[in-house]
Parts: sequence; structure tokens; C-alpha cells
Amino acid sequence: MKEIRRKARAKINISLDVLGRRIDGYHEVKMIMQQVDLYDEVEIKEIEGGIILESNCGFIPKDEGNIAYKAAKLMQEQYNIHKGVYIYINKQIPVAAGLAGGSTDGAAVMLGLNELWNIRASREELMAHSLALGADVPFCILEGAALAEGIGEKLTPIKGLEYAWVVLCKPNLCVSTAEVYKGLQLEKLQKHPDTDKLLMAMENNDLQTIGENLHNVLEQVTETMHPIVKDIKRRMMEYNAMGSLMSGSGPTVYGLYKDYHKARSACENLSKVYKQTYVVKTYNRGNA
Ligand SMILES: C[C@](O)(CO)[C@H](O)COP(=O)(O)OP(=O)(O)OC[C@H]1O[C@@H](n2ccc(N)nc2=O)[C@H](O)[C@@H]1O
Ligand SMILES: Nc1ncnc2c1ncn2[C@@H]1O[C@H](COP(=O)(O)OP(=O)(O)OP(=O)(O)O)[C@@H](O)[C@H]1O
Repeated sequence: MKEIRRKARAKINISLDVLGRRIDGYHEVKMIMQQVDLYDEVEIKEIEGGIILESNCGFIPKDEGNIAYKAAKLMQEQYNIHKGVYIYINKQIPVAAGLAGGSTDGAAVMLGLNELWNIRASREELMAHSLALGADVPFCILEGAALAEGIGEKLTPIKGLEYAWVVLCKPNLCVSTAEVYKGLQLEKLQKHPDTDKLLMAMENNDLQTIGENLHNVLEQVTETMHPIVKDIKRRMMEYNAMGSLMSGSGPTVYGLYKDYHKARSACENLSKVYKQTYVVKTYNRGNA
């Protein structure tokens, strides 16, 4: 029986700016996204009918509440497929962490079923359909690094960071993305990321400039709810990061490193307090 396995990778935000609020409650954003090599393994197999989802992780939904389940249903309906699918998610990405863990599983199921069922839809077509699953899903289908605009679906691929190490540290608390966006007081924002400067630095793989200019306007909102975020950032800098930022709506904080030994040492120190701490490479399309 044909079976497909995909690595569903996490993302970090190199920057996150909010430009406005739409009437449907969503926000217009401008952000630089980069995938990293921390991934869930998603396995899919054809079955006669229905959708069955299992996981090593006890606390993610196994039904319609799971983005991967929704992705399978979307593919069945969109392409008029009458076959079923078994999905297994080996969850390694922390949940509700700001790392697009659910979105990337949804993207992996769409890409996997496109292959399993020989649908032959282009990546662009899948990206367009995937927005119905969440704002981060089109980027997870694109993979690599991109500038994201609109509500996150207008994507321009960019050159990703290379020769960089990322230390990810997630405190033991979950954050609701909707609540964080709701807590943002747009008119009171004093600082925005310099996206153009960061884009140029990405192009030149200039880690120094990137580290010095990391900025996420949602950070202050989450920090106010959970001051621990600020504490992790401070420690990350003490442990020699070239820059440190909260990813997405948080609460994961990451640090950027050129030197693997410094990254490893930061990871070891932080993991004494925070169990969910990892050191990973950036991932770009074309990497093995
Ligand atoms: C914070 C980020 O992860 C940064 O990449 C994304 O902007 C959020 O992406 P996501 O979790 O895939 O978002 P969705 O699942 O579509 O939306 C969750 C909730 O976040 C808020 N939301 C999300 C994206 C956006 N551009 N504006 C918003 O206001 C909405 O209240 C929405 O109900
Ligand atoms: N496959 C999945 N993996 C993880 N969480 C999922 C999944 N499907 C649904 N969820 C639900 O989605 C919620 C958010 O989890 P997720 O890990 O996607 O957050 P996140 O990393 O903050 O995402 P984003 O960065 O896109 O906002 C969780 O409360 C979880 O119950």
C-alpha cells in the first residue's frame, strides 16, 4: 500500500509588523518568515473511506479540530476524491507555541495527498486553497523563507538564512493567537520593524544586522500577559545570541547564533529551566 511521509517544519518570525485591522477582525501584516529544521513527521496512507488521525501527542485534537484532519477533508471535497486517509502525526514541535505547528501539519497533509492521490495541483493552487485552514498554512506549503503580507497569504519567496543556528525556548504555557492579536493596541505602537533593512540583510546573509534588527510588534502584548517571555529573551542575550525575539504570537523565544558551540551552550543552560529548548538549523528549499 502506498504510504507518504513528510517532514512538517516549524517557522520563526524574523520580523512581524501589523499595518491595520480589517473589518473581519483579521490584521494586515508584513512579516519575514523562516522555516527551521524542527519538524513533525506526518505519515499518510490511503484507506477505503473517512479520515482517521492518530498521534503520539495526547493533547492535540484527533477530529475536525485538527488542522491536518481539516486539510484532508478540504482535499477530498476540493478534488472530489472518494477515498479515505489514515494520518499519523509524530509531534515534535511544541503546541500553541508561535511556531505554526498545526499549520505545518495541515500543509504536509495537503502536499502529501496531492501526491498520494495523484492530483497534480501546483503548489500555488494548493497555497490558495489552504488559506481556508489558517493564515500561516500557505507559507508552510511554500516552505523555506518568505516575506508575507495581506493576512499572511501574499507571499514573496526570499533567500533564507544560511549557516545560522537557532535556539528555540518555549516556556510551559500556551498562548492563544486570537487573544494576542486582540490585545494589540495598534495606534499606540511606538516601534515597527525595519522590514526593508531586514530583507536586505537576509539577501546578504548578514546575521549581525538581522540580529540587531529583529522586531515583533506582538511581543509586547504577550510579554505583558506572560513576563517570562522577557526573561527568556534576556537570558538568550546573556548566552551570547546575536539577537533574540519572540516568534509569532509566542510564547516561544528564539536566539540567533553563528557559532554552534555558543548555541549548544545556550541550549544546555536554558534547558535546565525550560524543558522545551532546542537547537536547530534554518531550513531552506533545496536543503536535504
Ligand atoms: C502570528 C502568526 O503565526 C505569525 O506568523 C500568524 O499571523 C497567525 O497565523 P495562524 O495562527 O495561522 O492564524 P489563524 O489560525 O488564521 O487565526 C487565528 C486568529 O488570529 C488572528 N489573526 C490571525 C492572522 C492575522 N493576519 N490576523 C489576525 O488577527 C485572528 O483573530 C484569528 O482568529
Ligand atoms: N496538528 C496540530 N498540531 C498542533 N496543534 C493543533 C493541531 N491541530 C489543531 N491544533 C490546535 O491548534 C492550537 C494552536 O496550536 P499550534 O501548535 O498550531 O499553534 P501555533 O504554533 O501558535 O500556531 P501559529 O504560529 O500558526 O499561530 C492548539 O490549541 C491545538 O489544540
